[in-house]
Amino acid sequence: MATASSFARRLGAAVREVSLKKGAGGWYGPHMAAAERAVLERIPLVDLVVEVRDARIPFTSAFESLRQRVCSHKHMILLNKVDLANRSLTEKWMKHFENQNRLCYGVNAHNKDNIKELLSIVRAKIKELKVGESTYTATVMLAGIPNVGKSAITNSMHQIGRISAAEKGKLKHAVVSPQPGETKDISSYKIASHPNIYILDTPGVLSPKIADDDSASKLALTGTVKDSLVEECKLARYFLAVLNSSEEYKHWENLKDAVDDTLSLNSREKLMAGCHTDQKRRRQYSSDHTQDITWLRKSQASWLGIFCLQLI
Ligand SMILES: Nc1nc2c(ncn2[C@@H]2O[C@H](COP(=O)(O)OP(=O)(O)OP(=O)(O)O)[C@@H](O)[C@H]2O)c(=O)[nH]1
Repeated sequence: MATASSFARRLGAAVREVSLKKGAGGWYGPHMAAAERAVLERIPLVDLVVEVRDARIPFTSAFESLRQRVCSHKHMILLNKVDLANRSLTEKWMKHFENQNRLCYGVNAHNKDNIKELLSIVRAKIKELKVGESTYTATVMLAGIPNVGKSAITNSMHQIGRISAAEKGKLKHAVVSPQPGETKDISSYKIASHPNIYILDTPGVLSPKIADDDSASKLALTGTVKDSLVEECKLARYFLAVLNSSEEYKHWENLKDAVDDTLSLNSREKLMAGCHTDQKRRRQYSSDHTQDITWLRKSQASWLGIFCLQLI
């Protein structure tokens, strides 16, 4: 019987094969090369670089070329999507990065308290970096591979950050999407006043040289490359193999109960009504899909987006 690792190899090989395909068939075209250059060129110009990683794959989701260019004192690692990851492993990873002299914090971009805490960590770090300067404006760059949640974090920090009422009235919105590669340009958003702190949201960058099939399969499963670039059945097989080999398959039971409850209230119609309400709600709040559990693949969320799994 095929194991998770054999499915991972097949999926990973498919992902690596498409990496350098030209046009819509691949992901690393001239646009991504230009984005990578623009991000790397900004490193010396910003005060702090926050490398956003996916908490489910804290090692594999590294932005390698950035890591090699930014010095440790102005490099922070932010593990996002902690709500989808294994909590105790996330804590271990945070300690691991701190031991490497990197400031590290774990967040759920959609959690207000997490974002408030992140804002105070960033403010304190900037204060430390600017010690001796009485007035200043600081810039923080969020960078990382596609779909790790940079724009979602940007929006939350911009909305929750301490800025004037007039500025709150003119809030900007970064595009948040379950599809990777939606952010096309570098944009600035204010997150604090006195001193002024701005955050730069940047396009996701994924090197075409993925180390091995195993890493490539993890990236595909967590939504770093578009599902349509690899055969979706390969993704589905790997996803189910991972699920079967972990305790997480028990979630299927809960899901079944939830659907049974709905059906026992008489009704396929109710199920359909729920679906319509859900779609209406999505139209209203188009920025956040991966929180939804009930309508599994309808939102195009990544395969792992709906389960709490850790792949490393
Ligand atoms: N569950 C969960 N979903 C999240 C979190 N952060 C972001 N997301 C979702 O992940 C998806 C990608 O988020 P984006 O903010 O668009 O990611 P990005 O890094 O800006 O993507 P690119 O444009 O490819 O660079 C969206 O569906 C978000 O709603 C989080 O902390 N938890």
